[in-house]
Amino acid sequence: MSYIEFSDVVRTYGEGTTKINALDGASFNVEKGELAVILGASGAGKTTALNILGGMDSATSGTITVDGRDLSHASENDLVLYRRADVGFVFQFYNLVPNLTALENVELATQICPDSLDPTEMLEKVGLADRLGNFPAQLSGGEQQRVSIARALAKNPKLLLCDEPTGALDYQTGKQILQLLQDMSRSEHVTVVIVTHNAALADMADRLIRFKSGRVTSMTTNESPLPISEIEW
Ligand SMILES: Nc1ncnc2c1ncn2[C@@H]1O[C@H](COP(=O)(O)OP(=O)(O)OP(=O)(O)O)[C@@H](O)[C@H]1O
Repeated sequence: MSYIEFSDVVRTYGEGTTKINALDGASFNVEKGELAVILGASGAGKTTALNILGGMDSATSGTITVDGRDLSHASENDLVLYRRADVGFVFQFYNLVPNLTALENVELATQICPDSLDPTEMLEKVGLADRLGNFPAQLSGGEQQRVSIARALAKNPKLLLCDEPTGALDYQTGKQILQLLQDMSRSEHVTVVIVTHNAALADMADRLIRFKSGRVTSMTTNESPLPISEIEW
């Protein structure tokens, strides 16, 4: 059994004439410790899949298991614990609390986790040792995204879910953030799933999953993914 098993998942929104299948029988799997990239055009269902994997949304039908845990039949209480302890999230817009410092933003997340890591150490790992006391408004977009990655990783998650993590960043800063995510997946042995519409990111992935119209059109593994510095777009 794979670490992530996403099997024949349908997610329907709306009813009657407004009914839409955001996912329409999507199936894929990811092994433990892999960095997987989910690639697809706007509206392909990528974010819906990520939200279901993160326990923030539920499938209309199909089964989803993560590390042997069946999310499709989990109680709301189980999903709360899963979101708190097992999953780290990185979003396009960093969602930091504006009146808390970088350190306090990371500390806040660790307070609801049983096995959290040291917030200061995590901020050091993402290269922000000298910015612990800064508020989000005093940090660049790339630095704010680093804080959000430190916040996600400080939970000591088994799974890191990233939705267009470089969508709001310039080219060079975006590359640095992707390098950080690739490095973290290697050094912290965390399973990482990145959702993007940027086809160039295909080469950085251990596993590439292509989405189209709510379905997976291909899934390939890559024995030698490229470091981000060697990828141009
Ligand atoms: N809560 C919702 N209610 C109604 N429709 C929704 C909802 N969430 C998503 N959809 C629809 O489902 C489809 C898939 O959306 P989703 O956000 O998963 O795609 P995506 O591949 O992540 O796109 P993007 O790259 O633009 O974010 C879209 O047509 C979207 O409008």
